[in-house]
Amino acid sequence: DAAEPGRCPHAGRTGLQTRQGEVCTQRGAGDRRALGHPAASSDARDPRRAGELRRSHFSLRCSGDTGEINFSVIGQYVDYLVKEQGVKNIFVNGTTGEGLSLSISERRQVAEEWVTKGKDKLDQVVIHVGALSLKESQELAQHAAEIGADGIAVIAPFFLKPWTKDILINFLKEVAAAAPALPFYYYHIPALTGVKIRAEELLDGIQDKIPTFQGLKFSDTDLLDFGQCVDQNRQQQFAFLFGVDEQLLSALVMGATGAVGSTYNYLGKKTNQMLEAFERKDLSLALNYQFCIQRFINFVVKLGFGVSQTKAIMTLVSGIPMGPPRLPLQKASREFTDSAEAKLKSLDFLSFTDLKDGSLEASS
Ligand SMILES: CC(=O)N[C@H](C=O)[C@@H](O)[C@H](O)[C@H](O)CO
Ligand SMILES: CC(=O)C(=O)O
Repeated sequence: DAAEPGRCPHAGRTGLQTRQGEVCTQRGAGDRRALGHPAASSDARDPRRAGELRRSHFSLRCSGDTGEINFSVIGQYVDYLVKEQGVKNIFVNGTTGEGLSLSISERRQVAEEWVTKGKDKLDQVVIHVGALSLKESQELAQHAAEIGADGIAVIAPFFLKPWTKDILINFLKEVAAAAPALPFYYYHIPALTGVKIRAEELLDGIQDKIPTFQGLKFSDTDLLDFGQCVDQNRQQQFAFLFGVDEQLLSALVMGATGAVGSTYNYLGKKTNQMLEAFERKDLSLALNYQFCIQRFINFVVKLGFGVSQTKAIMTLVSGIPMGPPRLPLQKASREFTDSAEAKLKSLDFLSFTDLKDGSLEASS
């Protein structure tokens, strides 16, 4: 039985359909009503639909031994995400994609390649355009608009930092104004930026300052802050995208409308199954999926887990070479990759074992 403690839910056993490429659906109207949200438009290009992102994921940077970006695999990777993971919304040049380690010219090229290769295949491509230089950020925002991206996201500048909510808003506002037709997302990731202004505070009245404000990518474990973002903005159709993959179920309970995370590159399908269980209000099954995902993340965290390790796992699971990370990151060790592979297999997380019957017995 899928709900048995210590075992990972299995599509074949639970009767869940793995609707490839389709599992990434919007939340049921019931949940939106529960939050007091008006019904959303069905227009896929409507910025409000961004709030319904299911599986967002994050961009990759692919480089060979030369340290250059291997643009040629992005098209293949789009197909892999859509077909194998049911991920149809992409967050480009963020943390996982080492966006802040790329030159402006590289960021433009990566963004362009995702938008081009994702055309007619992906629902949304959101480009992270945050930078220390306001001018660079504006250039990237304008570029995102020119290439037809679906939205832009910005982190707080993290060297010379904004110390108050108003200063941060002013910075974000200047970036957003460079792409006045694009939905704007604030990317809250205090552990990496060191800017700890609470998201709840930032959101208070934000649309008066930034008319294109569309939502929040919340990469922090403070569920009080996250919950209050949702609670205080029920009248808005904001997207509340959660970014701590191992805690997504808790955030869904708090009203998250979607998720953006590194593990959805390879656990997208499993996470979509958790989302479906949550939609159907089968909380015990959803919790089993979450625990299963936690077992993996808990395992790799103990080995040392970050962007480099994510890249190695992405290569392992997709079969598409992601290349090494760029300095100051170091390539993941062979020992890490071997251990992660063994764990993925034992949890039945590799797609080729996913379809095999009886594989529940192998889970640990
Ligand atoms: C700091 C970081 O990279 N956060 C990612 C996204 O925001 C997450 O997807 C984590 O990698 C994931 O939750 C594992 O801890
Ligand atoms: C993981 C994530 O959300 C990012 O790459 O920005």
